[in-house]
Amino acid sequence: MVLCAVRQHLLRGSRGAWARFLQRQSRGCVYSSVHGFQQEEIREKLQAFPGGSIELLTQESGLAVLTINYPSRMNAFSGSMMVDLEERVSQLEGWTDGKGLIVQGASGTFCSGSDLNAVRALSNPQDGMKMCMFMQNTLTRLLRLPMISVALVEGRALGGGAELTTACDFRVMAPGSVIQFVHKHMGLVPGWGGAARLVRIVGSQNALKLLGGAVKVDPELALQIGLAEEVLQREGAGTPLQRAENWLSVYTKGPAPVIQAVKKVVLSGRELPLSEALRTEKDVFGTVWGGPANMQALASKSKHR
Ligand SMILES: CC[C@@H](C(=O)O)C(=O)SCCNC(=O)CCNC(=O)[C@H](O)C(C)(C)COP(=O)(O)OP(=O)(O)OC[C@H]1O[C@@H](n2cnc3c(N)ncnc32)[C@H](O)[C@@H]1OP(=O)(O)O
Repeated sequence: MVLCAVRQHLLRGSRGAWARFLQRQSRGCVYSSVHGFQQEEIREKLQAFPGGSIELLTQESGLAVLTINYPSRMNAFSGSMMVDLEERVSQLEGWTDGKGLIVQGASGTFCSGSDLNAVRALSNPQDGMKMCMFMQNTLTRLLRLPMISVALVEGRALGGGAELTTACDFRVMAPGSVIQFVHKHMGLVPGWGGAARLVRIVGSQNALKLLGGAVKVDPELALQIGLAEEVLQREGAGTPLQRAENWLSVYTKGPAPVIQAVKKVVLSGRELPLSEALRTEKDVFGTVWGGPANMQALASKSKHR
């Protein structure tokens, strides 16, 4: 609760319209102390399961790359990586020049979900719920970042890894890659918010099939049901990351405040009831109307007459 309140205070000061949106959306977090969630308590518990890392590269282009890095475990999320991810999301929330984000896995595969060793150690209901709330808070904040995000799926995105792909605005897939919600095979359902987001991406009937059947979603099926936007063909120029950056750059070309405003108005349209979404759109519009990019565009157009 403290962290969410602090973030809320900071955002209110610096970006009023966006802060009001987060305020309307439960402070940017889903869970707080009123839900029995103590962020620092679960952080300490998760830190007890070390291994791997979450790397973040922010670039002058305004595109950041977040890498899930635990190749010896197929990029499974250790407990400390869950804490790392929350810290990287906090960094991105403070990145005022950010326009786009690519989430990828190291060594040519995306992520094989929770580290099963940590899962076994956290298997009691209380700890499981706390890990679930921690990851739901983090992935909700990831999806709400005021930048356009894309999951670059190579190899396999399994379980929590599949859920992580749904916490990005888009998914692009390499040939031969697979997104699979394997939870049923674990006697589980998604716990990191993946089911709620999947329904909003592919619809409830496709979501039921993917979860009920633990379907291996290849790029062709992903395109067909709207889970992926693009298949990065092998003959494409450059590495899969370069091709993903090229894809994303089409939608992030322009001043950061304008691109951030685009994400904010779409996000509020997606999450808020119509009247609130309209009010948020008005607020965000007010942050760019008469702004540097708007004035420059007007000046250039007046020259053309
Ligand atoms: C909310 C969801 C969340 C949760 O409930 O907490 C979850 O995500 S539960 C976990 C869901 N994920 C899985 O069930 C995937 C488990 N892994 C696999 O099925 C396979 O490893 C693979 C990913 C399909 C790859 O298979 P393969 O190519 O045959 O390689 P290996 O199986 O030999 O794996 C190499 C190496 O990596 C270790 N590994 C892989 N995944 C995990 C994982 N999720 N947790 C811990 N370790 C993992 C695997 O044990 C191998 O290590 P070594 O045995 O030491 O070589």
